[in-house]
Amino acid sequence: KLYNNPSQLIKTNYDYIVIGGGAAGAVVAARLSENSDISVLLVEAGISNEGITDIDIPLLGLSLAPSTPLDWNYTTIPQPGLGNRAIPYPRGKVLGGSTSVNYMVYMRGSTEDFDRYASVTGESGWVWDQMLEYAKKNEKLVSPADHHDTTGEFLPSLHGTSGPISVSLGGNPTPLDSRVIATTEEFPTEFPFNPDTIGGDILGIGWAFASIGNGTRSSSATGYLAPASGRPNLDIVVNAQATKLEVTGKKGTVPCFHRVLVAEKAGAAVYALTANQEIILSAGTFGTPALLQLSGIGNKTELSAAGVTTIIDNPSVGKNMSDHALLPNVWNVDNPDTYDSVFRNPSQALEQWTNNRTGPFASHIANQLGWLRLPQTASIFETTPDPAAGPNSSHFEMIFLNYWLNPNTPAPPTGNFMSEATVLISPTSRGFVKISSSDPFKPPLVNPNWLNTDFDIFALVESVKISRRFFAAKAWEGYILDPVGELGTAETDEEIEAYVRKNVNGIWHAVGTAMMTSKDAGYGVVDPDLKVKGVNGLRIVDGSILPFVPNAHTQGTIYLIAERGADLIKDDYHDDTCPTC
Ligand SMILES: Cc1cc2nc3c(=O)[nH]c(=O)nc-3n(C[C@H](O)[C@H](O)[C@H](O)COP(=O)(O)OP(=O)(O)OC[C@H]3O[C@@H](n4cnc5c(N)ncnc54)[C@H](O)[C@@H]3O)c2cc1C
Repeated sequence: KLYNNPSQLIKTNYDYIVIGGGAAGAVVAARLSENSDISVLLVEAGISNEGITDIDIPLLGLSLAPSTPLDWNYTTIPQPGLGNRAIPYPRGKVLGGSTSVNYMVYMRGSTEDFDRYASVTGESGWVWDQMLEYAKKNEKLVSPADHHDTTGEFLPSLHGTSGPISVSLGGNPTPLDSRVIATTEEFPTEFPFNPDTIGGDILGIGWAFASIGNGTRSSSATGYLAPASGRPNLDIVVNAQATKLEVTGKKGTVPCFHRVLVAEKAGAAVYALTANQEIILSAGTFGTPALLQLSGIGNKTELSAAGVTTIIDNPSVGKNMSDHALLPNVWNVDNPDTYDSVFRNPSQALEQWTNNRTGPFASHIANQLGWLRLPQTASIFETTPDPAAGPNSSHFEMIFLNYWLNPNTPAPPTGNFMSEATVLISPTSRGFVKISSSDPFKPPLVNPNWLNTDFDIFALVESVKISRRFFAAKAWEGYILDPVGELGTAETDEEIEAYVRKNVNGIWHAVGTAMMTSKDAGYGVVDPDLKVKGVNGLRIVDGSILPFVPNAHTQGTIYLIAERGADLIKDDYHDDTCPTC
């Protein structure tokens, strides 16, 4: 049952309480409540997603954040790597979390991402071969909105067909499609074709998948929660922010956290809710470490500066933020069929989508993606070890967009554009999330620390040269008119670096702030079973546990870890009660 406010809850005690109804939290709540003997409460700070049409329309995904009521509206601290710019950093504040406001690109990561998670944590359950089963469990591959023949665009054996999240290939053709593929044929060595961009073998350029079915967004709210919401053992409360976890007792010397305080907003009544078995934190890469810190789990010095009494001194909480950075490259093109005109005058596209869920509004943000490496001979590798997950993983991504995309500069009122957004996939910079006050309604400090290492800036400077080689292919002759701004004038490495630092923005894939490490590691926040180190009763299942940002837009990777996380919790049911607490 869905409750609109914590004051409406009839019960205050459940077997499991899941905090945050985003990508991971929705999976955990839905999977745990499959067992009708188990009572589950899902606590979400944002509003319900139901009835918000803009969430459903795929191409409007670009307009749902930042600076809307569906967004937590964070802003980074000034970023030295970006000329001290402070950037709005969106996070979904609505049922479905960021999967209700994201751009819906659907990926999983490279085989080497998961194998690296397994090797750094010493837990073989995270290897790709095992996680592929969870990937199939999550995915329901469906026909694209235009029902075109998709032969050659993917490898069917690598996909799931009956999972909760609808996934499809591009459902509206663009003038870029044939040109991108022709370029892979002209330059097969530097830009090879990838027959399936989510199959684990990540390198190359191929057709993109999105969490879209029947021309409509598929989120964790629509895919997991809606079908489960009628279960008598699952309660969902929205407009309910968890503000503090409380110690309910001790098992030996180890504190047990079985109580959470929630409130609708600052100054509103506070409700105490208890979990017999576990509280699962799924509040995301910013929300989860902030809640730990507010509850006294974090770096003692930093907690004390924020006015919070330390219960567990763990300096890893909030650290190790690993995030992609996005460089938007834009060109004027000689073609009227770009989405720029659709964004300027959306009425016809809206009518088409309303009538039959087709057309530009049913479209993905991009029909093709590419995952590429710097050459092995690149000079940076003389001083920096290769940070990729392995030799078959990427350093950067190319996203091909049929419109103007530059978060730093609004689209011009006239003209037609194409963008190639390059994403730094294997960053070596690390950032943090840190509360600055004991007030849970004051946002934490968010620092992705973009472009703070030699490797990160080197990779993006080289990516500009690589991008120029890509668009020098014959397929683009007569299509591209000219590059926009300094993309056309920057020649020396110094000039390209200045262009990169001026234009880089985010793509909102931060992970790592409650890092998973091996059971005996002296650092990290959760063990490989996702239990919070040093306490009883708390687990974390969300993007914050990933030690490295994957070769993926992150929702798919997080769906996979949440599917496995739910199984780990189910396996411990009955064993993990905390009788002395
Ligand atoms: C604008 C945008 C575009 C993106 N585009 C893509 C894309 O195209 N493809 C892709 O794969 N990924 C994309 N991502 C990233 C992806 O959506 C996230 O990585 C993923 O959803 C994170 O999952 P999560 O479960 O860790 O957190 P979230 O999905 O963010 O969920 C966290 C939930 O916890 C809630 N919460 C937080 N604190 C509290 C609290 N104290 N009490 C109660 N509830 C709380 C939040 O409101 C939210 O609902 C995008 C993200 C954004 C913001």
